[in-house]
Parts: sequence; C-alpha cells; structure tokens
Amino acid sequence: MKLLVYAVGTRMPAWVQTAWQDFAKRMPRDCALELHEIRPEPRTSGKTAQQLMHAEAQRIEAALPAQAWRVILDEHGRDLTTRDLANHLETWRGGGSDIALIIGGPDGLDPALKQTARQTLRLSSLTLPHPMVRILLAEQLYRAWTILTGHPYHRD
Ligand SMILES: C[S@@+](CC[C@H](N)C(=O)[O-])C[C@H]1O[C@@H](n2cnc3c(N)ncnc32)[C@H](O)[C@@H]1O
Repeated sequence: MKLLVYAVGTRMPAWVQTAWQDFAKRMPRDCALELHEIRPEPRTSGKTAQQLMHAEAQRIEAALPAQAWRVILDEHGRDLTTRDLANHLETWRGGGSDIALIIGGPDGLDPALKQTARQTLRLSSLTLPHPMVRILLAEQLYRAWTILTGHPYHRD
C-alpha cells in the first residue's frame, strides 16, 4: 500500500520541500508516502473560482490511479484525532488499495471532485494554507504509523 498525496501547487519554497522530505523518508517501503504535485491554474486568467477549481479537478482526475481509495482533505470534513488517523491507516493497510489523499489549491477543491471521495479528513478547524497542509499531513501520517508500530516518536 502506498500513500499518494495529490496536492495542487508546484514550485514550493525550499522549507516546504525540506519538511516534506523529512517525513516522507521516514516512512517504510510498505507504507511509502509519495507526493504528486498538480499544476495550479494561473490566477491571472480572469476565471472565476469555480472555473479555476474545475480546471484543477480535471488535472487531479487525470493523475489519480483508477483503483485508489480517494480521501479528500477539507476543513469542512470530520474532525479526527491522531489515534483515529492511525485507525484509518491500519484499515487502509488492510484494504490493499493505494490511498490517494487530495489537497486543493488557494480556492479549495471542486465540489464535484469532493463528492467522489470515499472519506473526507479535517486536520484542524482552522483554514490552513495549502503548502502547510501537505507538511502537516505527512507528519501526522508518520505519527500514525509510529502509533501502530509502537515507535517512541509518539508519546501520549
Ligand atoms: C487554502 S485551503 C482552501 C480553502 C477554501 N476556502 C476551501 O473551502 O477549501 C487549500 C486546501 O487546503 C486543504 N485544507 C485547508 N485547511 C484544511 C484543514 N483544516 N483540514 C484539512 N485540509 C485543509 C484543503 O484541501 C483545501 O482545499
């Protein structure tokens, strides 16, 4: 099983890339964390937010593997604890499919794309900037894995 993160946004600052790598490289091969960046629609095109999100959704759809279990990251989703996330990770590992975790761009995600998700996760009740979401998600997935394996990184 792989954890495939599809995140709208390219050319991130070095600190974002460094933080991502720091957590991604800690994940074991059988739970690998991969980042797939989706090119954002230019914000100078005069398009509405709906049109921007629709264009980005088409790129996300084109990039997603057909069999992946889709999980949307959304501030409007259900709250969860890190232990809840560890339980999800355990279920995902048992399911066998790769997991596609989808993060929107500055305007969020197209409502039609959101409806295709099997699960929606909220990392916080705050609206987070999209570069921070990928880092926070990577850290929380690593933390969830350490809970499942009894690694001392996580302390209750
Ligand atoms: C700047 S936010 C977009 C905010 C937009 N108002 C919306 O309703 O989605 C960019 C992306 O980061 C993710 N995101 C932001 N805050 C989040 C949170 N608290 N939990 C989970 N994902 C979040 C979502 O995938 C969102 O599409």
